[in-house]
Amino acid sequence: MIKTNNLKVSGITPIIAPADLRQVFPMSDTGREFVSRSREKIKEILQRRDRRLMVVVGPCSIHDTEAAVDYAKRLSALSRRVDDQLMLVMRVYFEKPRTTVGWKGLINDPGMDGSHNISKGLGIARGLLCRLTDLEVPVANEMLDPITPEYVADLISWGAIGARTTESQTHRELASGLSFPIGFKNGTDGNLQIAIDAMISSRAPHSFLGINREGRASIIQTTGNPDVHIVLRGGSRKPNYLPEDITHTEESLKKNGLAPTIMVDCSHGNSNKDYRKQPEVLEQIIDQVVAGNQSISGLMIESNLEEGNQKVPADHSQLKYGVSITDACINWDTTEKILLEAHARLQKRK
Ligand SMILES: C[C@H](OP(=O)(O)O)C(=O)O
Ligand SMILES: [Mn+2]
Repeated sequence: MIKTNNLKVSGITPIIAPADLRQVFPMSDTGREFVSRSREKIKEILQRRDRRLMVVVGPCSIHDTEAAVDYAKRLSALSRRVDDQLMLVMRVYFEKPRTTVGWKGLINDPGMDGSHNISKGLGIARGLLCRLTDLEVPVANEMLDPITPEYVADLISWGAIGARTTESQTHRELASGLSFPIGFKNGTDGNLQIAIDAMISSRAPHSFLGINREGRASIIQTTGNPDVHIVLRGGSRKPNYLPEDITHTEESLKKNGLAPTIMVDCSHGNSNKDYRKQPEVLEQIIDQVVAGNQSISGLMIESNLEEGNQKVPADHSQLKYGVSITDACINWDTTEKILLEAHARLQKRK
């Protein structure tokens, strides 16, 4: 018999259902309250009813859960020192969009060796999110695979749709049903319109295919997500964090009937892919806020325990502790220093 289906598929492996994984790693009642509270605080900041800034700060990607917990404990301590001006939310990115090919993150390949034990990746991810929630550290995720949220989204306080997927209808539909605020990055070429279109689309209700708690293919009907905003991450040609860029973004948002609330990513296109530039980008943004800008509501910083990045060696025991295996990051000491400086400057606001 002539086959016409799955001719390019080499394997299909059923995995644990979302409901079963949630049974293995249940969310505590205090954790549930903490995540709900964190989401509400983020909404207050994004809607500018709370004039603090939210700071999504942490590694470009997570590959070592013990290092992630180490980072989270430091962030929690710093959070208590800056909380009157800055709400710190830890980047806990398990899914990495690649421009072409490369390691796609801890869920897709927890072994960092091409074995793609995704069941194990989902378990490690959910287990870590439970630990961070019990530490009362709010977490931020990039939402990339449309099935993953059913396994982990109950533990997330803020989500990003990345520069490579902001234009994707699948990701706009996904965002329309998520239970937390979503930031849409502008395009890798600096295109703002795709993020504005994504915000308009994801605020509307959608029906699309997904999976239910039992892992069955289902029709997902959403109400639309009102808590969506733009994340300026610069572009291949130029950054977009300067005053004229912020003004242009404010005008574009207003013209499209959207609230002028803006998060600025100090990394990626805004640091021209040089992690060492992040502190000066942050300083420039704080200059604008201290000078009276009302629309800047958030910041993103790529930060890790140690600076720079590293390739994954064949012998994993040679991996350097606390160093990113994707985009290069500033180290913890620099992170603490620049956030304390920003805090001090913001405190002087009238
Ligand atoms: C991959 C992502 O950045 P983007 O290129 O989507 O701005 C991120 O690491 O935050
Ligand atoms: Mn990155």
